[in-house]
Formats: sequence, C-alpha cells, structure tokens
Amino acid sequence: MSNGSHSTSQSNFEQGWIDISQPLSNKLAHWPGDTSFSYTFATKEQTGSVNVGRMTTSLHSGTHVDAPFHFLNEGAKIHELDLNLYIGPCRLIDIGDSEFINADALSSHDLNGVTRLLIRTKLPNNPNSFPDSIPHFTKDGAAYLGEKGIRLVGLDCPSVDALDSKELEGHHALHQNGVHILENVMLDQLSLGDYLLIALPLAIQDGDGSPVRAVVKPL
Ligand SMILES: Nc1ccccc1C(=O)C[C@H](N)C(=O)O
Ligand SMILES: [Zn+2]
Ligand SMILES: [Zn+2]
Repeated sequence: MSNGSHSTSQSNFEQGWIDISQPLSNKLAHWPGDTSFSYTFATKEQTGSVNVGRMTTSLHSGTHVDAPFHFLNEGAKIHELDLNLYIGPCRLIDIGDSEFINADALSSHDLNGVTRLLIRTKLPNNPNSFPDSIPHFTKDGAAYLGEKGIRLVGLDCPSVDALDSKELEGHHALHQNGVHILENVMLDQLSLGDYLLIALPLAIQDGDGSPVRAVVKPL
C-alpha cells in the first residue's frame, strides 16, 4: 500500500486533535497500594509468528473515568454509562492555586451553557510521580456544577477527593448532582477556552472505571 493513498496523506484527514492523556507506560504513577500499569509481550520468537502484548492494570491507572459503581455498590457500571457524556463540546478553566474546588473558586468562571468542564488546578502534569496532596472538590463546588448543568467534569488530579479521604465526599456529591468524573487529564499545555472532547471509556462489562484516550480539538 502506498503512503500517498494511506496514512501520511493529510488531505482528507481531520486535523487539530490534541492528546491530553497520560501515557500508559510502565513508569506511570499509580494509586498507592493499587495495581500498577504493566505491559509486557511475548516475542515473535516465543510465539513463532507475532509479538503479542498483555497488560495488567488498575482501571484507575492514568487518564480514566470513574463509574458510579466505583464508590457506590448500587451505582452504574462502565458499560451502562451514556457515551454522549464523553463526546462533545467542553470548556477549559483554570482555578489557579486554590486548595479547594468550591463554589467560590468556580463562580468567577462563565459556565453558562457548558455541559462538559475541564478544570486545570495548580497540580503540575507529572504522570510518572504520584502527588503528596491534591486540590479537591467540596460539596458546594459539586452542587454549583450541578446547578450550572455540568454533566462531566475532568481534572488534572488522580481523584476529586483528598488522597486520604475514605468518605469520598466529592465523588458522592458530584454523583448526587448528576456530574460524571474524568481524572488525570493533562491540561498544562492547553489554552483556556472551548474545545471538542472525546474521552471514551472501554466497553468493560461491569467495570468500576476505565482508562480513556482523552483528546481535545479547539472550537
Ligand atoms: N485505586 C484506588 C485504590 C484504593 C483506593 C482508592 C483508589 C482510587 O482509585 C481512588 C480515586 N479517587 C479514583 O477514583 O481513581
Ligand atoms: Zn478513578
Ligand atoms: Zn475517582
């Protein structure tokens, strides 16, 4: 197959998509105590025909979505979630050095008509090192997003709660307000404003979460 008629020809190719996913490498940081991401493969010499990979991973490795089942036994599982949540227009805002993602930190931003929101916090993109502490959602921050009609929130942190939280108040409050959760997106290089977002979970039957390939394209 000649390249001219295939992948290197850009003429009929949609351009401008930007990857905001953490690379799934064996160096990827993982939640303390959880299963790290590991990819290995059997070689052509071993199989007699092909290189063939395998991976082991927590479903919360790298850039991923949480299903409500992650924090609620009766919550929806990955295969039950509406894919329309994860494809469509979104807005990127930056909440500066705020420790909390609360109504106060959110209220200075125009969220009218926004259904998907990406929030850049002070946490730097560093996919290979797990942070010591992270900004996290308050109940009133979750309620504020619900009131604005936000259905998906994505942020550059491994959780929407404090790292030592057992109650997971932020997860529950977002869920109660109809807001779905996307974690560990890489936002440092992006300009603020409006994008198209695609961050589809894999079709994992009964999954409590799923890694996603998250991409944005400026609108
Ligand atoms: N993997 C874990 C193992 C143990 C305890 C929490 C987690 C989490 O993943 C929590 C985080 N809020 C998450 O949704 O990704
Ligand atoms: Zn998660
Ligand atoms: Zn989570």
